[in-house]
Amino acid sequence: MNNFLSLDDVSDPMAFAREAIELKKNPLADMHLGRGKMLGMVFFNSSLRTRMSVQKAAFNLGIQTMVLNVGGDLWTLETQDGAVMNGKAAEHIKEAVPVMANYCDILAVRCFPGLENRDIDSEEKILTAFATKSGKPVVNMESATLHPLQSLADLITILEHQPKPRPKVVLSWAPHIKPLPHCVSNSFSQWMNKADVEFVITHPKGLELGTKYTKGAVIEHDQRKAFEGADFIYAKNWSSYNDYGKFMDAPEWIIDAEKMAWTNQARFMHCLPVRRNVEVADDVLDGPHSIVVKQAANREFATQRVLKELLKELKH
Ligand SMILES: NCCC[C@H](NC(=O)CCC(=O)O)C(=O)O
Ligand SMILES: NC(=O)OP(=O)(O)O
Repeated sequence: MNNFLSLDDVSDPMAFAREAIELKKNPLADMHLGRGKMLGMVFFNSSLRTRMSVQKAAFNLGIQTMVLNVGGDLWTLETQDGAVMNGKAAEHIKEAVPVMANYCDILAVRCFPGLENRDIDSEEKILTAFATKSGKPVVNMESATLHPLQSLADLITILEHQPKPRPKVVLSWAPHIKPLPHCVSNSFSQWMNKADVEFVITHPKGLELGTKYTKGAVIEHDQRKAFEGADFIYAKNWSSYNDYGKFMDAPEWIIDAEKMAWTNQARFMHCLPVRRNVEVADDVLDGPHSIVVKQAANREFATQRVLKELLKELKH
């Protein structure tokens, strides 16, 4: 594995997730592997879990980290080709990426979509610039279209809590107050389509995700029918994909205890951060079936599995 940009970089996702679970038994066993290695983490957007779990995973492997916030402690970066740089951005990624790569053995980047132009977002310009101009392994910490570190942690969490061998996993659209990216849902769909689960997506009509990611999943527009027999409910908001980036409101899609009662005592999952009583009611998040905090904890071991694999590729 040379990069971790998407599911495509992992040959056997189920085995990869099981190996991540194994790491929990002795998280510091591989501390010698990353000795003398530097991981540069570049954030174009806010983060709590990714920021902390990636640093913790690096620590477990003996890797040092440098955390850079674009536009904060790092210059604002220009990302457009051919831009006349007479605005806010002082530096172009064309220089910044190879300069950062000089100091690092692995780079990780968070770069959300603009949600204005689907073609531009799907080009993944920033992630691609890191992957092509750094000459170093690159980890996707949530890009314009995907969030594979999250999905690996989600798969780990499902494997740890599944009540039966082929559980029913339902991705449900949930309301929000603003248009959100498709990354988490795209990525979750890709990984679930490769996992040993029955995968169903439910959302209001008009909020279809890109078929590139959902192909293979059952789409059910009736939220109640989708929830029936579910072992896991995974809630996520996303903006329109067809009418790209448009905010769509459907407050009646909130997930509450009454809806969770339609399921097979399903565990409740969310990538976080979550808007309480907009996306999900307090009675679900505070109830006994919520595993959102355990899910977030698994981000550490998902990342540790990825970094361990990337370390193998580095020349010593
Ligand atoms: N990394 C996890 C999710 C990040 C992002 N959520 C957000 O931006 C929520 C922001 C808010 O609730 O104001 C998303 O949906 O892709
Ligand atoms: N779930 C997740 O990626 O959280 P952060 O955006 O806080 O990193």
